[in-house]
Amino acid sequence: MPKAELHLHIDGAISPQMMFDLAEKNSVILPYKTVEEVEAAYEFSDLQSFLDLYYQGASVLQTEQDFYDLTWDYCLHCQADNILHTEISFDPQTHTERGIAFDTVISGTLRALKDAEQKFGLSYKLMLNFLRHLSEESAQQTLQSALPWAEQITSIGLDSSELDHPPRKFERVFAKARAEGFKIVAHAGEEGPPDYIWQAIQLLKVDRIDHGVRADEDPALVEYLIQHQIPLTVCPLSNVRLCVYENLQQHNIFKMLGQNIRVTVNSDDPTYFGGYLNDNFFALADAFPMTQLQAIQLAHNSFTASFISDQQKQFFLQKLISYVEQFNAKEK
Ligand SMILES: Nc1ncnc2[nH]cnc12
Ligand SMILES: [Zn+2]
Repeated sequence: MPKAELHLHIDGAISPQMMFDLAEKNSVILPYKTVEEVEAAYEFSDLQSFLDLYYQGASVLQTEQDFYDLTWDYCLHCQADNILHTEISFDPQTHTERGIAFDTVISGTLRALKDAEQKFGLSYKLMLNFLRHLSEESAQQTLQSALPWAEQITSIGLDSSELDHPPRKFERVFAKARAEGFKIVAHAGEEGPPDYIWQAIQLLKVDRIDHGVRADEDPALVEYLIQHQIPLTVCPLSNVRLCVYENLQQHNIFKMLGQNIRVTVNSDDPTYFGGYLNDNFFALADAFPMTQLQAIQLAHNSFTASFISDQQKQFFLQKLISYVEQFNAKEK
């Protein structure tokens, strides 16, 4: 199906092979001897055990061309998976903390996105995430570095270690980001309690929640998400790999979809969690009796929850409708 992806960390799309190649090129020492050893290390017990590896993996990225190559590789996967629009996240602090310039990171990333737009019509938006394990001051500095690039950045988000780093820690910097005209997103309710989702809504005033699966534990919050149609960008394979759920059958995505919460399917960190966006859809179809209507609703939500204009939404939704009509005509 034609669809959008709204929750994708570009550093989480580095293949083990690219990690090795860049490590060699940039003389970075990794604690693995082979690609197989890297893959074998991808056994996580929780979010933090993943993040430790993820930041280590990101350390191989150094030049503008490295960020270009990483982003270009992901764009090719968008083309393969029929993703018409993507909203990718980048975490500048992962790189500025080790001396890479903000401009190096964003230039390479944007150059690849622009090439993909020109070469195969990929539509994109860029989201800058603050790392929540770092200080408010560091987030403020990052926002300052982003302002010259404000035209190219649509939204500001919040990611990294959720537990013990509640949204309230960043209330002031998000107020500034809102005043600058950015859309606001935050990871909340991935590992953290429903209260963190309330904080993201009430203090950060988010337009969208990344993950949000623990909303399910609070009926008043569920009601609020339905009433206000605040989208949740759910990442099924990620949630299983990070032990939020023991297996996919236990995932609440279809329960929430049935309640009319605006949920979407996303890959989060595809090379770490065993699949890109289509792999997430296929895994859901294996674990659940997913109906065609549910699949269409998820793809529909991916466009309506995006930050594109209403006119662009209508354009993409029409493509989705045409696709389904043709598919069903062939099946008859
Ligand atoms: N799933 C996730 N949760 C929080 N921070 C992240 N950074 C990359 N992936 C993440
Ligand atoms: Zn994420």
